[in-house]
Amino acid sequence: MSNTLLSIRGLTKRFGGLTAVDAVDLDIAQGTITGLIGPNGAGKTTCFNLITGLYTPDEGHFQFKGHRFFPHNPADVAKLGIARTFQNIRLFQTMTVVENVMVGFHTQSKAGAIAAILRLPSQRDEERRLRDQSLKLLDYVGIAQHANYLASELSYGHQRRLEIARALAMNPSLLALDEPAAGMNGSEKLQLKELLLRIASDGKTLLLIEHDVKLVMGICSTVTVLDYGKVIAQGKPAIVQKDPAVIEAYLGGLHHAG
Ligand SMILES: Nc1ncnc2c1ncn2[C@@H]1O[C@H](COP(=O)(O)OP(=O)(O)OP(=O)(O)O)[C@@H](O)[C@H]1O
Repeated sequence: MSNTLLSIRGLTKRFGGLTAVDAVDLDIAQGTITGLIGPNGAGKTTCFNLITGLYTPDEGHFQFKGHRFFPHNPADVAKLGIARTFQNIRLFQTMTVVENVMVGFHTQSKAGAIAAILRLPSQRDEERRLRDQSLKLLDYVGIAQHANYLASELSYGHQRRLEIARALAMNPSLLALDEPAAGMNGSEKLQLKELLLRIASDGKTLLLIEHDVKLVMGICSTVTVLDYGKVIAQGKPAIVQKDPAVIEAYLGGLHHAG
């Protein structure tokens, strides 16, 4: 595929005797939404943690934008252009909403940490610029009216949007979202669906782990299904959801742990 943004081959991670991710191949095309699904314990989050440098793969080859890379640590992966959100929301709860987004921008900030500590005039200009950009991003995800609230004061759905805004502040080429719809009600999910489609149509590439199969099938152009660490199906949603191995994995899901 010529427009492949991220290509992964043979990704493997073992925890003691358990192979949590087993020789997974994955291609993510530029500008698409790719879904990673599977029953509880299938290895989705481990895959995410490997791609984003939180875990070190036992085996695997990675290419991003046509160049080989190895995800050694989260900071390097973020600099490369892969940003993520977490299954359990990880915001700075005692900071304001806009400050949380500014933290995302700071990873890109020219002035850097030393200027921030010394509070140089250049830093104050930079802060103003980052605040303005952060407010624009909050507007983009639809929560600008809450900019000066503490992150902890936001509803669950809005906290998820804030996490997305903070990840977007890093100006990633690939945005990896770990269960963005978890805990959302029906109308929040509908709004999230619109937001994700807008982010993709604005040129970002998205990788999504999501338990809400309907949401995944509704917005993803390609879906990869994992079961016990292995890819059991891969392709367009309409085809994947009719795959007998996928149906069996989900029906048999009652027997999975968790
Ligand atoms: N740090 C770890 N140490 C040991 N085992 C782990 C670790 N992380 C995950 N596992 C195991 O690896 C397997 C895959 O887990 P993982 O969390 O990746 O699955 P998942 O598909 O994301 O599940 P869920 O949908 O429940 O979040 C599970 O059997 C899990 O218990």
